Amino acid sequence: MEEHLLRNSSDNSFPWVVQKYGGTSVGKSLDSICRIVESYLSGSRVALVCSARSSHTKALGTTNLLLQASREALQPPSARPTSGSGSQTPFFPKRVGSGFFSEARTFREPRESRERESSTSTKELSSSMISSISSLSQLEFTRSSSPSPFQPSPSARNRSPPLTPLTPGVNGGVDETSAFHETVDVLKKGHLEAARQSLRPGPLRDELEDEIERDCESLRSFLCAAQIIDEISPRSQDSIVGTGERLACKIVAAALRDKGIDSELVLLDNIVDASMQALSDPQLTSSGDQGVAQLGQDFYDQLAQRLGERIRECGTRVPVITGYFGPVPGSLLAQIGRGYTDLCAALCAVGVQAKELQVWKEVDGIFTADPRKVPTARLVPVITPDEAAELTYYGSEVIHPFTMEQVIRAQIPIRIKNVDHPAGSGTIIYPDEGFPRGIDSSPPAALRILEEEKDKIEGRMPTAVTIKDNIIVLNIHSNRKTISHGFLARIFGTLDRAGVVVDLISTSEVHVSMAMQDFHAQRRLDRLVKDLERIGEITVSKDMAILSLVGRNMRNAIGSAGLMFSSLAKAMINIEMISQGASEINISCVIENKDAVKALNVIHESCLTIKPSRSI
Ligand SMILES: Nc1ncnc2c1ncn2[C@@H]1O[C@H](COP(=O)(O)OP(=O)(O)O)[C@@H](O)[C@H]1O
Ligand SMILES: N[C@@H](CC(=O)OP(=O)(O)O)C(=O)O
Repeated sequence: MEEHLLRNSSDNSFPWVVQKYGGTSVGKSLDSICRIVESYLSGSRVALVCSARSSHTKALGTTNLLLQASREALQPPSARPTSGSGSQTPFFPKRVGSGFFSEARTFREPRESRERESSTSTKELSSSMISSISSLSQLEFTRSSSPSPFQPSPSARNRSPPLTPLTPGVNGGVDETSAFHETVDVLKKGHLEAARQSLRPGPLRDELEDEIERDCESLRSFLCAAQIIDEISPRSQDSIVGTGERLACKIVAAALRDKGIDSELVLLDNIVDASMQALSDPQLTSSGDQGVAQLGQDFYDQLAQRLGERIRECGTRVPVITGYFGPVPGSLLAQIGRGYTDLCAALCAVGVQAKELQVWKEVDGIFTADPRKVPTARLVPVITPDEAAELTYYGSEVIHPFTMEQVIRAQIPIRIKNVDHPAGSGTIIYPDEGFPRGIDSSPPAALRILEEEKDKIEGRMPTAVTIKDNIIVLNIHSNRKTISHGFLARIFGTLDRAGVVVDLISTSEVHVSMAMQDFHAQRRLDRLVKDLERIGEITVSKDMAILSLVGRNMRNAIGSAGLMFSSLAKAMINIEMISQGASEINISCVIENKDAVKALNVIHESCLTIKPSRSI
């Protein structure tokens, strides 16, 4: 049976294609993913990088649930709901070899025995469990006699760290009613259902289900431990979030195998080791205790090289790589932020010198506006990295901004494609001036489309319009105890200490308005306002949105801003704040959230709809 499995070619002249699958694609279109991989295997070698599952939207996806569970674990008992929550009790799987999975990682036990274990009281958690905090990020499969997607290829096996067992003990500090138990249950249920829907009944599916149970219970134990010590460090938070990609990749690797494609699960929890921690750039370390060294290009170069080596270790098996690659110095979420799997895929593409990085989504590519909100939105065939980055920063989560620099440095084109419409040409992200000088191997397909589109691109002013919602505006009016430069310095110092990112800012000598993402915790906002009140009088406007018109052709265009603002005025949409200039390719303003979708459609109609006689 093994011989009939489809594999990557062993011929090194076959080009690599790195395919990144987003959370909604993994959550909703697993069958399509398998078919796409199969279709590429005849002409190239394929490596997959996957995000955590989202069965509806990213907002309701696994990563958000994991972050929610972390918050819930730290909630004081008084803030918790009093009603009982599902199965609050963790169980501690014993590991006995079953043949398909590695011995060290497998637990197959009679159901009664599992139920007995699951009745172990949470009060019996031991300090050894707390010490297992670090082990969540270190779990990896080791050898077994039968190959499975979950076992690393031989050359990668000796890297597997020993597994720290989770052992029940005695502890009185765990609250069995904490809401995170319910959140973990929701995650487990969703992944088990996905496994059952995607794989045929049989040993592979059974073992996948056990893996899911096991990972979810490790997560539960981890959260229990965090609750006891009443702290989740940024590094621990990363490990918690990494569970999402771990679970998703197990399902994808197993589904590929079930459909006859020889796959290998690649966990990246150890890809960044101590030697690489030193590669963050000390010059950019911000002052003060909270400063974290920034990740420099040396770090990314080394990581790309390691990822390339790890992919090649899979031999002819198709690597299914977790887009999670923590722990990185200063934490993955703090340094890279959400959407980190795009960057991981980019570095994989650089590591194997792929001919193309494909980012597979649930849309045909990048549109002139979010197609869910603007029915007349059109596909943009070619877009520059700057434009794609602006769109992502301002609400259209197209691609993580750090991704593009890495692949473009390595002269690799990025193509955004639709899992449900693989025949479409998608959107190519392609630098305005082509790839960096000295490279004569620009991708012919990208160039062809660029040439065909040239007239249209030049005739069209902006490229897309986007909205970022859930915004607040903080207005600060100086108390005039300092002159202007001191005023701004104190504001920025306060924001830096609070770790707040400002999306838009507009200033006069005594007045500053700043638009930023609303805070999860009202307490954090209250604290920030209190600190800023030492500098001036503060007012806060809530329920706002940032509307941004993006386009490289606006750099030299006269009238884009005029058309944008007059169109909003005609539609009776009030503008709270305006900002143009920080980026020559972006004009932004803040409006009320309730007007967001209307504004998108108004601007799309007035600035982005091709009308033969229109000139901007
Ligand atoms: N300008 C845009 N072009 C394309 N998609 C956009 C745009 N603005 C917002 N979106 C939304 O971004 C989402 C991206 O696709 P999706 O597959 O959900 O992402 P992910 O890869 O993170 O799972 C789509 O749901 C789409 O509605
Ligand atoms: N799952 C992570 C990483 C990611 O890249 O997600 P996506 O590919 O769905 O944007 C997040 O939600 O941020």
